Amino acid sequence: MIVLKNVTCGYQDFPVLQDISLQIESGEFCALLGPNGAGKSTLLYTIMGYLKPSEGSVTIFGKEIASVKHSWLAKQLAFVPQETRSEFDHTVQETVLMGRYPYLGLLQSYSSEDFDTVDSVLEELKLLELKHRWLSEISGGEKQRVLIARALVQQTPFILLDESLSQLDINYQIEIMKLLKAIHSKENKTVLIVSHNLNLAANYAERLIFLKEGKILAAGKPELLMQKETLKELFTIELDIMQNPHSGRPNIIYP
Ligand SMILES: Nc1ncnc2c1ncn2[C@@H]1O[C@H](COP(=O)(O)OP(=O)(O)OP(=O)(O)O)[C@@H](O)[C@H]1O
Repeated sequence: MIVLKNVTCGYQDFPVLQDISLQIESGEFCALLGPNGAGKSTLLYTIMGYLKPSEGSVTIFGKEIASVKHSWLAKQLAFVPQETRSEFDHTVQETVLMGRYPYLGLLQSYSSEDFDTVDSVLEELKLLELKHRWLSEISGGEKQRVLIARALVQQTPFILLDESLSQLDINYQIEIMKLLKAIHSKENKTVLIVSHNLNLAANYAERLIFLKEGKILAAGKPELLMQKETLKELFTIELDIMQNPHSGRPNIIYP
């Protein structure tokens, strides 16, 4: 599990997260929600060890993130960033293969098993046809699916996604959430996804975490958190809630 204890963390002299304590249990499916600038990405970067807390601690399976080997961490946590920028262009296959990097031995090259793992995930995400295309020549939504594929081939117990649905059409948004839910149930993978899509988060996640101004406003089951007053506190807008007849979960009705 991942445990944050009294974490204060941010950029230079700007502490975005303030005294955050949070536990993500192994096997949970959580969605992190909150207004723009609340600190959601900063929280993921802190868990990934990209940002060092000025106060408090972050541990994974009881080990301090700051003191573990990068190679060990890469076998525990896979991260799907909002976007990727690279000086060099890569094909879809090369990009997804990078997810197998933590499993390469010294001076070793990718095995046929690595290539097979990549192919099966590409097929699952309906990307096989794009396998030899350059990243610079595919759409934003296709690129997001490639980044998700890279995280899946990393075969880690934890997967963290930063607004990874934002450029997907509604069909793929639902498909990716279903896929995450399936691997979460089948492989007991822990999923933490940042999303601005309240309804999808409420339909698929088991726990919602509401972040506002660098602090946890509330965390709990969608049925508890998707309430008019709590959402007003989070987003400063009055939203009507109804039970979704398909998922049985509370959903907002767009005004
Ligand atoms: N590299 C940086 N240097 C300084 N401040 C930053 C940096 N990145 C983000 N911030 C600031 O930190 C705060 C939190 O940003 P963060 O990206 O974590 O928010 P977020 O909740 O993910 O927002 P969004 O929903 O808009 O993606 C914002 O005020 C932002 O301007």
